[in-house]
Amino acid sequence: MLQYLSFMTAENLGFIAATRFFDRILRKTAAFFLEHNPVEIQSAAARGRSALITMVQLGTTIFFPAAAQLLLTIATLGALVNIQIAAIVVAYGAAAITLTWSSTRRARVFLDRAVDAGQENARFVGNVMNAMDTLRHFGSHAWMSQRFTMKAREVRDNCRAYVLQRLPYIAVLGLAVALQFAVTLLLLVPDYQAGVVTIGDIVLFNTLILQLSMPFEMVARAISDASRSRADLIPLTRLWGAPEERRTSHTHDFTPSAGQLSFEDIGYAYENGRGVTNVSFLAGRGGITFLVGETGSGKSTIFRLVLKSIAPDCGRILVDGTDITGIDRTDWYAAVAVVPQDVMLLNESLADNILLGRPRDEVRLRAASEKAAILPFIEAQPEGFETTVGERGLKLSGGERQRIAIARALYGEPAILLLDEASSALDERTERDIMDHIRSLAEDVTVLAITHRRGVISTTDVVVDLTPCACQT
Ligand SMILES: Nc1ncnc2c1ncn2[C@@H]1O[C@H](COP(=O)(O)OP(=O)(O)OP(=O)(O)O)[C@@H](O)[C@H]1O
Repeated sequence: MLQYLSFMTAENLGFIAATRFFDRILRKTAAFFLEHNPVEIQSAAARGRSALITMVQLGTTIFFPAAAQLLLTIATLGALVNIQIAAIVVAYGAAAITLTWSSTRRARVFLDRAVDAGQENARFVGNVMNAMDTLRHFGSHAWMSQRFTMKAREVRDNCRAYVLQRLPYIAVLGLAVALQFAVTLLLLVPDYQAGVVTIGDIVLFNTLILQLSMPFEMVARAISDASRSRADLIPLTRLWGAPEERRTSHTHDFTPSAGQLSFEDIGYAYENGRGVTNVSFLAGRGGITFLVGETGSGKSTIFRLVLKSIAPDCGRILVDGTDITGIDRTDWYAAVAVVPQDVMLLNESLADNILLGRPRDEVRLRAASEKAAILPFIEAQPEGFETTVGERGLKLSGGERQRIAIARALYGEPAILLLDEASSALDERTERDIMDHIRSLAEDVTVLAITHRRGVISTTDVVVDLTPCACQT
């Protein structure tokens, strides 16, 4: 019964921890995802979950039963045999537990190092998985394997150091058991000679001593296991405690009207001091507002500010006169759509890739595809919107993938569209075609685009050059 209860309690706790952890991950800041990759997060979650389960099982199946067994045996020993002997056994037990406790405390620095090295290896594996094609291309197999082995060795060496550090304490414990037997026997021999205790009492005493040593061993092993579980919980608690997005919602149900974006003296510095300073410009409808400038001048930073992934250190970003810091994130994401540089496509149907889980509305789906100039292509496929796109969309050309991404962005009928070098990987003509098409949408949507190719800019567009000392045209 106890085993069953312990199992169910541990599993339920593991379930709660896993689901709450996932929920918290979804609310982490953008900075969190710059630092941690999925493999590392998954490894911390798995370690933490199993550590929690172990701790619950230790408490319910080891600590409590062992403590009850100890109390009962000591009481029997004191009542039936000799109170002095019971006191010696208690003293031994206290010493054994204190010694195990302090030895695991001293040695835990090695466990912590082993867990840290394990996490670093998980992060490395995540990075390698993301860049597998490139790493293979450059023949980096030996380098990857060497890096992984080095960290794995660090894990093993620290675990070994942990055990070696505890070894002398374990030897001392063994000696203490022998000493306990010797002292208690010496105390019983005079009582036997005086006829106070019988041979039967001595046999009972031996049985009880043996029975006592078992729960002490169980408690000592449980203390050591609990120490390992504590170390395994650390990566999870670190990720758990990392900052989350602040929920600011002063303006409810915000919907932009003209969708005019106004940047007023915006400044933002990353931890290394780089970023953007004194950026001011207006982005409205009627043409595309292009962000240009030399590399590192802050174009992507401006996008991150618009997307509220980061907040300006100074200045304001207004939309139709309302500061975006006060707009609820859900409302804001409904109003702003992004087409990223690297289009992410799932190996699902074209429709699924446009909708990404949003409720399907056939009219809107066709309209978005038409506006993205991809409808004729979709209709030419035998399975139309149900055509699957292959792993990472590799059954489509670069231009088709970009257009699917644009249809995905337009499906939500956004007021503001951000194009992050959305077509820079394409040839100049295809990029110009896509931009010409986007320009025709700019009457209804505010389009802010990053580009390195000046050739795609038309006279009706606004150009914001972020190169320091450059002027707006
Ligand atoms: N996460 C970050 N942490 C620290 N510094 C950063 C971070 N992201 C960007 N920077 C720095 O901020 C500055 C602006 O970077 P940003 O990516 O906005 O430039 P960019 O104009 O988009 O560059 P590019 O044209 O090369 O894409 C650069 O000096 C860059 O090194």
